[in-house]
Amino acid sequence: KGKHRLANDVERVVQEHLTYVREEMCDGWDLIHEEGKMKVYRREVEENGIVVDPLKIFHSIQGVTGHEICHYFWEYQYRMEWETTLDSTKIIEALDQDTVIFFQMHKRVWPTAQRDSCFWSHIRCISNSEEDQPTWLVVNYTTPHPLAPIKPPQVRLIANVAMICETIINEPPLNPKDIKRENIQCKLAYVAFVNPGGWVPSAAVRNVAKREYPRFLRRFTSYVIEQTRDKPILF
Ligand SMILES: CCCc1ccc(-c2ccc(S(=O)(=O)CCO)cc2)cc1[C@H]1C[C@H]1c1ccccn1
Repeated sequence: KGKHRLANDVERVVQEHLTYVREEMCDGWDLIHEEGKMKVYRREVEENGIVVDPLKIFHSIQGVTGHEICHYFWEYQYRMEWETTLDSTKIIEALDQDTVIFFQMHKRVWPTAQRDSCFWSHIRCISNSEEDQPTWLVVNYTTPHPLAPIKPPQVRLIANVAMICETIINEPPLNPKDIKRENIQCKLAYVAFVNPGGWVPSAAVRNVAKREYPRFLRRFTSYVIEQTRDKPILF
């Protein structure tokens, strides 16, 4: 398995996310939304008058593994079943069996121009020797591509997003074969740095983000619970 042309970028961005997700949630982060186990934090940041607020969501989902969450988040074929904010999605290149490039048309968010996005999407399992369960993660990172030319009036999003998951097994039975879904939970951290890619009224994009991110995560996690309900556990 040779190294593809973006392998070094993928490595760098994955390591950055692994470092960043462990950072303390103290200075400068506002808890803007809480529902059940989901906690949504945001820092207010503007670059040249454009809202680029970093967003961090911590959530804990009963009955699914981190591998299952990442599998349904990364795999192309499920995307339109849980993503309500897209008009279309397609893979325009496969770099290796864990790294593909997506081109997506996002639904127009009034009053903004329609957004599109082109990003590499990488899935990875990181087995820590000490912990019993590995960490699974997916990173989506904007990249240019000849098959995704910028087509005004559409505006190209700049996204750097990570879904980082741990699997917890409560009261592990002696024989791992006996683990039931009620004994497992996934603790996830979702981090999003999204630059809408062009001027948007700050209040509008802050309100949309505050509403849409929790909604997207609620819908996505419910989808994974449904899809895995009576399937063997994917560790
Ligand atoms: C003016 C539009 C701004 C806008 C564009 C796009 C996105 C966005 C991009 C990527 C990803 S993902 O997690 O990588 C899943 C890929 O399909 C999720 C969201 C978010 C917003 C901000 C508005 C917020 C939002 C959050 C969640 C869903 C949709 N929109």
